[in-house]
Amino acid sequence: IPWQDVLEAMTGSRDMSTLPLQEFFKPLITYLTAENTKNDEFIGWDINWKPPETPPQVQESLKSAAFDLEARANVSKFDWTNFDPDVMRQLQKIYYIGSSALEGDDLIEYENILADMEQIYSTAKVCESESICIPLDPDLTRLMATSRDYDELKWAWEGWRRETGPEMKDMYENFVTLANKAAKVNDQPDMGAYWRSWYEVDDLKADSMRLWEQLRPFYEQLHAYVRGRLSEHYGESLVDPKRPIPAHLLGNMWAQSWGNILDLVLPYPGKTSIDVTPALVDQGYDALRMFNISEEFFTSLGLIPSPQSFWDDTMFVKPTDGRDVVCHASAWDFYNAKDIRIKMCTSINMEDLITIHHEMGHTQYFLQYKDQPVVYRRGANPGFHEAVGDLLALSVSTPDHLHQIGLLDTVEDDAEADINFLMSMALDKIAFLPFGLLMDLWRWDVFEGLTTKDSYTEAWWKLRNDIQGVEAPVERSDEAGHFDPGAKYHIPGNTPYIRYFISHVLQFQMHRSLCETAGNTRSLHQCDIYRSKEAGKKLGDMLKLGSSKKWPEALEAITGSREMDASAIVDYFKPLMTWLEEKNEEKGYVVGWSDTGITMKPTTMVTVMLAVCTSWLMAV
Ligand SMILES: C[C@H](N[C@H](C(=O)O)[C@@H]1CCCN1C(=O)[C@@H](N)CC(=O)O)C(=O)N1CCC[C@H]1C(=O)O
Ligand SMILES: [Zn+2]
Repeated sequence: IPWQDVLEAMTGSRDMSTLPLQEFFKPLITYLTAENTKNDEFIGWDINWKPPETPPQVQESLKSAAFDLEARANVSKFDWTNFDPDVMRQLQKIYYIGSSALEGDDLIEYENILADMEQIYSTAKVCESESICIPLDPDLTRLMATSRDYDELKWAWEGWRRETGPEMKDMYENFVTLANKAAKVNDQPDMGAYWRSWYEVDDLKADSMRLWEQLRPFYEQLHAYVRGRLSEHYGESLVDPKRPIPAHLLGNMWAQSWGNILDLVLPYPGKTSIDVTPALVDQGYDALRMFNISEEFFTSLGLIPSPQSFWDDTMFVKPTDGRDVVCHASAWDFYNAKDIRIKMCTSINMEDLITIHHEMGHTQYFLQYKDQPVVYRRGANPGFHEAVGDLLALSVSTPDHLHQIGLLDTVEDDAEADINFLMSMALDKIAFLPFGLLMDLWRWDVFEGLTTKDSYTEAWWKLRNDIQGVEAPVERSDEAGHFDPGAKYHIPGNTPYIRYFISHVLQFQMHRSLCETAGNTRSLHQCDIYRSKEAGKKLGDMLKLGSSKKWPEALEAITGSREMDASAIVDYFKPLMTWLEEKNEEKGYVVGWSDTGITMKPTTMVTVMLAVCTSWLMAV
């Protein structure tokens, strides 16, 4: 019906009228009229009006005031000081959007380079003949884990690097240029600085090096023992007992975890093995059943069960329909507060059982912080996100737990079995530390422009030698077109890596605290928080925070401390470190490495120098 009928129905009048409005504001209008008259205010406006000339001294003060405003405007794009802290935190996370800040052709080229590098990595195969070419997952991975043939391992190691790096090398240089362009739009000098900014600390590199200095002595002891045993197995001509270890003999394509050569370095071979791979195979485990081991552990702590959509939509195994998929395991949040998935080409072995826990640590975090604003649906810092799954796997990996779930038929609780177990854990957790550190030491230098394309490989192998004490089994050089960093998923995948190093420190700190919460009375390395609802509640409450609070607050919620510190991982491995020091001494295994193969302990070096000086003085 026409609006007039509606108006009449409400007001009795069919016409719009301004009287009610005037009546409402009458007192104010009366007041304003009186005030303007009293103050002789000019009513209305005259478009030809010009302000009177500002007296000179007033001009000066206006100019300086303007300068102050200008100065403040230049200090930071936003004057954050007068926002509510939480609003300020959310605005910063909305404002700084990383590579998405690129525009037009830059963004298209950036995304295309990433897609091209991922394509190369995920479809690369090494051919052993015209017709037989094998992919990384599962074939080359299995070969690196199980072969004990020096030359076969070298063939796979070199082949994988030939099929991945060289084709990416030029792309990567262009990628770095664009990434740094994006970083500048995010008020950072380069992409490495932008990545480090997520940790909200003054100097993440210095913090990481400090943690590494605390842990390096333990790594050197493990490295010495493993090299000694490998040298005995392969012979000194292939494994020099004083040089860095050849990188292809450590059971992993990147020598980042050495668990697969446990059989070659097991301290007490007579004891029952803690490698449950045979049990998984013998008991007919499939991928789904392995995922359920992890799911059951998480829910035993009272954590959130995976939704049905997770089970429906996750890719558990490599497709058999010939599709090329990215097999490198990954976990995904669809940011709709319900859809989460994992993509994995699961193999039936212990290593993948641990990886499953790692990935389900991510999906548990997604579930826990799903009600946060989207900008807060992140780890407290990226290291936290990487620590969750590994943290729970520390309990699952204990012989007692594996026995409890039927994957170990006997458990021996004596000192030798303990050392065997600690060795298996150290081959993953301690061996990983230098690799977890050096990946971004290399990349930060590249983003900073300290390492350029013509020295990518040289810089990479310098870090691999100096920090990790491994060396290439064959000549590697930039001149030959090699680009060995491209052989590791996270470089073409452009996933930062220091997060895994940080995680290896955090997960033991959290484990120590949750074990106390769970009432553990045994040694830290024997602790299993299975079914502890108290531990689960503490963990869940921290995960719910997402990145809404600075990470020291999240860490404090679990450990009572606001500092990352390596004391927990040192406590956990203490019995093994004592054993290694004694064993290395007893066996005469040299600790440390140098390119010349001549390694001197500091005490020896001083003695030699004194001798030289004395003889020189005598001569003079
Ligand atoms: C196997 C694992 N795959 C990664 C992970 O799970 O971190 C994948 C690929 C890169 C990021 N990613 C994700 O799933 C993210 N979407 C998770 C998130 O941040 O939400 C991995 O790469 N690992 C585990 C041990 C060390 C390292 C390695 O294998 O070298
Ligand atoms: Zn992860």
